[in-house]
Amino acid sequence: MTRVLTVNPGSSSLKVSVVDGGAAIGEWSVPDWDGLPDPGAVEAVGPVDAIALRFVHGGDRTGPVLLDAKAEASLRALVPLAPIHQPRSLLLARALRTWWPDVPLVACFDTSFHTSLPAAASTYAIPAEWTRKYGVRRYGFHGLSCANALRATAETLGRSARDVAMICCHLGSGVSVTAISGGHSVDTSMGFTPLDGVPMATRPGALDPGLLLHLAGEMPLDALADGLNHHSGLAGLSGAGGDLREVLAARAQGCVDADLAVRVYLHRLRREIAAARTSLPRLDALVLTGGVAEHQPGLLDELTVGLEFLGVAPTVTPAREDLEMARQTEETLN
Ligand SMILES: Nc1ncnc2c1ncn2[C@@H]1O[C@H](COP(=O)(O)OP(=O)(O)O)[C@@H](O)[C@H]1O
Ligand SMILES: CC(=O)OP(=O)(O)O
Ligand SMILES: [Mg+2]
Repeated sequence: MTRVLTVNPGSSSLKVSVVDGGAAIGEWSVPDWDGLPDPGAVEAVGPVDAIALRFVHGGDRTGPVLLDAKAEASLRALVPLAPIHQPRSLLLARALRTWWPDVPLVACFDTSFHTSLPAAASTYAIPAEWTRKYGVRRYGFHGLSCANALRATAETLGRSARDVAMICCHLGSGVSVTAISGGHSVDTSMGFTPLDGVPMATRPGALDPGLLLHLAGEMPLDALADGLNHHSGLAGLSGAGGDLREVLAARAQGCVDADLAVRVYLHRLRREIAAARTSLPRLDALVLTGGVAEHQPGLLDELTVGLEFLGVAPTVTPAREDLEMARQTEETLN
């Protein structure tokens, strides 16, 4: 049995845990995550056999890799495709290696779970020559969360993962909706980058490419990139920040911008959920996971109004990306 330190830099928090025998025996969450985890607190739990570090973007990698200098350099090249997340993972890789130089460090990727996407779902309708020349595709993200939700759902239903048709909505600071069938991702709302799909805490979700062309003519590209990554979504609409707790509090106090932000968020989320259903042969489960799913039951009630036609009641599963990372790391090292 391997004891694994898992490190998960999300866009609004850094989550750290020590997993032993499939269960977390120590957990820390650093909300303002410019801080790094306290190595002393981790060491107090006892020595670990391996470290699993979440990277949002792994390119075409179908599974985890031992993070050596070569792998790190190729992950650095993906920074422009995940500018909120990838630099943080790289920064953490350096810190973790300094603190625990003798412990194997394994990179686990959000994108791996989606490498199974059928071509119809992964291909952009742009000139085929661009696709070949620039190597673009829909990658999809939150795959560690999807893999964990699939495993948990299969267990609840008493079936093998291959026999589950489900929709996984990851509702955290980032948001995505994934259709899963035959044990694989068959469609997902995030694409080439984690900006796509449903509006999020600070990201807009899908936009008309024509709007981007228009905005690119109105402002410098770096200002556009900054606005889309850090100042859009719930934060941009509400003016009350991107944390749904703050947006819902502002709405409760009568803020019309916050009210609109929530309505846009729910509208677009319902659309993605309904679209995901069309990629599935049937629907066994609608699974909601991530911080919002776990802590905002009132909002989930609002979300499901209009989704009754799906014929299943939504269920909430904790986003234990750490358990999935520990599993993957054990497999890699064995
Ligand atoms: N204890 C809590 N109470 C209410 N809402 C919470 C709580 N924890 C997280 N959330 C909600 O979850 C969101 C963050 O989700 P999380 O999955 O932790 O994000 P990430 O992993 O992207 O950093 C926040 O916007 C917040 O609204
Ligand atoms: C991919 C992504 O958006 O991740 P997170 O929700 O952790 O920010
Ligand atoms: Mg997260």
